[in-house]
Amino acid sequence: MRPEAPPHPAEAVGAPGPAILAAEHVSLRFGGVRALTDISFEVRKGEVFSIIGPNGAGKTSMVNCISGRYRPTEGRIRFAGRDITRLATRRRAGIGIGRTFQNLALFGHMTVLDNIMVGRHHLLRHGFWTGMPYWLGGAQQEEIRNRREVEEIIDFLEIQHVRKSLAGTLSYGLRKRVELARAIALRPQLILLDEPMAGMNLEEKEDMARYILDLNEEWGMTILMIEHDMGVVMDISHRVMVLDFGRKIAEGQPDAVLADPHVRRAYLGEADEVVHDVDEPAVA
Ligand SMILES: Nc1ncnc2c1ncn2[C@@H]1O[C@H](COP(=O)(O)OP(=O)(O)OP(=O)(O)O)[C@@H](O)[C@H]1O
Repeated sequence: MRPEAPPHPAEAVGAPGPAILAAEHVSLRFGGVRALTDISFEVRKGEVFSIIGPNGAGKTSMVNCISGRYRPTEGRIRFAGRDITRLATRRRAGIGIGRTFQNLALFGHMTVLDNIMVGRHHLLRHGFWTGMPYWLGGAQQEEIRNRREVEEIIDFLEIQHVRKSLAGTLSYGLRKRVELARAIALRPQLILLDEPMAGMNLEEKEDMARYILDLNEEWGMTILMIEHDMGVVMDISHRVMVLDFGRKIAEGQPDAVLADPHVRRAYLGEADEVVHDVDEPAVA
């Protein structure tokens, strides 16, 4: 997918470092539904780590446990050595965890620029009184710095031409890019991407894959991604974890995971259904 065909991320020497994120024996239940059962894994600093699995396997539930939207029924989540299992969702952005959503969550009536600034303003932690000296003294510089950083992100994601457009008027591919821009405006150390390529055409997918790789390689962000497109996952991931029915069935480098018989069974099961669906109308 990358034009100059550098070594596969899994072969790149020395990229990933120590664990930045660790899930330890995480289970999650919704009444009688066991969305996750005893999941443990680590994401290393500097890694592109993907979670794959059939529909309903628990991928989004796992990411929601990391982002704080769901609280595990059992087990722990650690980020940068700190137990964040019970940390409020809104505070996770402040400690360096950013995310995008499976379904777009932009403010459609606001411009692209304002949408990204919303992400950035989470960094301004001042209340009215504590912020008074700040507003009298450094507000202008802070605002200038904010603008500069936002413009850098806009350039990076090549969305200059739509910076004043209302987010709701953009194509789906562009909106996904703006959503990514807003998530990285917080300069997270770890970014959680929930199906970043969903609904995109081939060209948009290639662009998005390149942005994700650049974020990882040039901006040093660790990426945890859920993605259904196996080609993309295999192309850009250092390591992959496979969930099926809420359990971890494999974890490792992309090639090894793809060759794993459990994984093939989980996916071949899905493929059989797809072939069946496609065949039926032709017979009728
Ligand atoms: N808020 C919820 N309330 C009840 N059940 C839920 C909730 N969220 C997820 N589940 C259930 O947990 C299981 C795992 O769902 P989850 O959305 O995490 O899977 P997924 O792998 O992300 O699926 P998909 O690929 O379709 O997005 C499913 O059985 C789902 O119905």
